[in-house]
Formats: sequence, structure tokens, C-alpha cells
Amino acid sequence: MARKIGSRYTAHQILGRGSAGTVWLGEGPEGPVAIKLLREDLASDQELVGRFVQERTALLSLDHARVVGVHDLVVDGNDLALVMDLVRGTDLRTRLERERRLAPEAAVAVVADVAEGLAAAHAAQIVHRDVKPENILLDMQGPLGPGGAHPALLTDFGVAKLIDTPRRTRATKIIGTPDYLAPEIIEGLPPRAAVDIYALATVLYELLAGFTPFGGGHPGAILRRHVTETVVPLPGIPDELWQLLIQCLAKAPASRLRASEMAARLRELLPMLAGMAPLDVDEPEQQAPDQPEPAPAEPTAPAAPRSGAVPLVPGAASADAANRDTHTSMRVPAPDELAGGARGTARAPRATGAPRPGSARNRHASRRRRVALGVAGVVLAAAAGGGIWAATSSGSDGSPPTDNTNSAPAAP
Ligand SMILES: Nc1ncnc2c1ncn2[C@@H]1O[C@H](COP(=O)(O)OP(=O)(O)OP(=O)(O)O)[C@@H](O)[C@H]1O
Repeated sequence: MARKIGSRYTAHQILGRGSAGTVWLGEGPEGPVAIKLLREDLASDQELVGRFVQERTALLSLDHARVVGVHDLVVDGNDLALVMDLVRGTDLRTRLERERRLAPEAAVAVVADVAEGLAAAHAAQIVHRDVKPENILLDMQGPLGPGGAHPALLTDFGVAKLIDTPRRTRATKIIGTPDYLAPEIIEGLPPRAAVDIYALATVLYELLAGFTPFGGGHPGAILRRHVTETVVPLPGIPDELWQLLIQCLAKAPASRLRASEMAARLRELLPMLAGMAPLDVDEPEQQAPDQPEPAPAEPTAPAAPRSGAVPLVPGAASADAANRDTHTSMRVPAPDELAGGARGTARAPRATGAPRPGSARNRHASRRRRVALGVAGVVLAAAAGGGIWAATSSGSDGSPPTDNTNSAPAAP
């Protein structure tokens, strides 16, 4: 059913849902658009609306081929909406779930595109803060690039910052997606451009390996690994690519490449990667569910419902089951909680077929890991007497999260 958004736009059909709102296929004076309608509880927050208007100029001015352009910000009664370029295709998470791993050439081409978009944003002093496969859209109508990759565009600029208002998230809380969080954020430093490089390098690793370098288990374990552990080389990865990857995953933000350098170095590697098959690696052993992480010293968020994504900010209405299970809001861990502890958590990837003790091969690793994460959160909630670090899962009841192949369909 069509719905008016402000005086200039009509929303026709839902393309997908995220934790901050719903994305609609819509129509504006200049043709088709995508309209992200923020959740009602966010839209009714006057402070957030104020920031929304304040950020207007910065968001509207970001104009780059690798960034999903924002055309308009609409504040109309209870509606708060971002009007964006419509990308006819799908998001990178959906592609990754379908293919499990990408060939190195395609993975590098996608990430080089995104790095170019980030370079433009960083030049305009805009930090994305939530780079992850869900926020990378693949334009199926664009020309095929190296490795058969469709052009990739980064979306959701500014949304994390808009929502991260002081009243919603006190200084001691982290907002983000645990697998992609740079160590300095976990240590409580303000997010600068280098956090996007770390997150994008994590995405590159994930595209190559089929799993993120520090993911798996409870959010607290993931955060600790970001701060204390080093990535283990992927079997079969060309050394030049590995060197670039570890530089961008450096714990010290100043040691990471800048976005423009990352894009240029990745493009230089493309000829060498042409025709290379996806890496043959298996996900490392998952943490056994009967070994819960130590509980945080004090619970900071209400217990999460067993199904549906946990709200982006504590106290917000739970998102429905169709939502992505992507965000976590949690307090900054104390130094001793980050220090590690008796149980080592290194996640060494193995060449496929190499023996390992225990469980069967992990297929659909990222979804399974997200499910396990939600379950761990619920278990911990019980252990901590009802409070948890808000963990995320859209399938913690064991049901698979709804597939989101729902960007505007590509024209035949
Ligand atoms: N500009 C766009 N054009 C076409 N489809 C889009 C556009 N922006 C988002 N979508 C689709 O809408 C869906 C929801 O997007 P949204 O940005 O709200 O959530 P998300 O990024 O998946 O999750 P979260 O907001 O929790 O990080 C996604 O599946 C995405 O593919």
C-alpha cells in the first residue's frame, strides 16, 4: 500500500528492514528512490531529530560513485526518513550467505570499491562507523568488474552517529556490530576514520575466509579478541594480500592504511589474483556453548527477547523477526575483562580437510555464529540475574533469520 512521506515522496513497497528502520522502494520528483523510514521510537526522539537536521548538510553533500547518495532528509510529523539512491541489486551479506566465500579477485574488487567510497567520506570528515556486509550494496545493473564483481556501494552513512546520541548511549556504551569493531572503540576512544579501515579489512577477511577473524561466541569474547589477539594467516592467501590485510587490521589505528591507499593497493593486486579460486579454508572450532564467558561486572541492558533482533539502543522496542541481527549495544569492558583470562580463544583457520578435534564442518558459518551469539547472550542473562550485554540474533530460537534478498530487483 502506498504511503506518503513528506510532500514529495511516496513509499510503495518494503525492500527490507534493519535495526534502525524499514527501507522502502519509493518515488520522488526525480524518479525511483529508496526511503529509509526510521523506527517510530527514534523518530519521536527530539534530540535525534535535531541531530538529523544538523547532519543534513554533511550527509547530502557526500556525492561519490561508491557511496549510496542521500537526496533528502524528511522530518514530517511522526516520520523521519532518509531518501537515498535506489540500488537495484542485493547486499553483500546476502551474496556471502549464498556463496559462502568469494574468489580473491572478486573480494578485492568489492572491497576496493568500498575503500574508494570511504576515502571520499573521510576527506569530508565523515566516519561511517558501521562498515559491514549488510551496509554494502551490489549494483546488479552496473558493469561487471574484475572477477565478475558488480559495483559495490557503501550505504547507511551517518546513521550510527545519528542514533548514538549522548542520551541514548552514555559514554560508557559501545554501539556497533561486534565482529567489525576496532580495538580502540572497545577501549573507549572516539571513533576516527581508522575504525572504518579496520571494519573494512574485517569484511575482506570474511569474504575470503567465510568467517570474521575475531567472531564467534559471546560478544564479550569477540571484543576481547579484537583487543588482545592477532589474526592467524589464511591458508593459501597470497602474501601481498595478507600483508595488506594485517596492516589494515593493526591494533594501533595509526598503523593502518588510509582509505585511498587501501583502495590503490588493492587495485594493484587485482591482476595477480585473476582466475584464483576461492581459498580452501574451514572455520576454526567454535566455542563450546557449555563454556560461558565470564559475566560482565554489572548488567547494563535489559534481557534480550529470545527471538528478533535486539534493539540498537537499550530500551528501544524490539525489532521484528524480519530484521537483521546486526547491532550490539554494550558497555565498555574494564581492562581486566579485556586482558584475556585462562581460556585461550585464538581462532586459527585450517586448510579444508585438515584434522581437528570435535565437531563437523561449519557450513553457513556466519549465520550459525550469529545464532550462537544470541543464545550465549540469553544464557548469560540468566546467569547474571536478568541483565546482559545486549547480544544480537534474529534466530536465537534456532530459526533461521529471514533472508533479505530484498533490494530493488535488478532489471532483467
Ligand atoms: N538504497 C537502497 N537501495 C536498495 N535497497 C536498499 C537500500 N538501502 C537498503 N536497502 C535494503 O534494505 C534492507 C534493509 O537495509 P537497512 O540499511 O535498513 O538494514 P541493514 O543495514 O541490513 O541492517 P542494520 O540497519 O541493522 O545495520 C537491506 O536488505 C538492503 O539490502
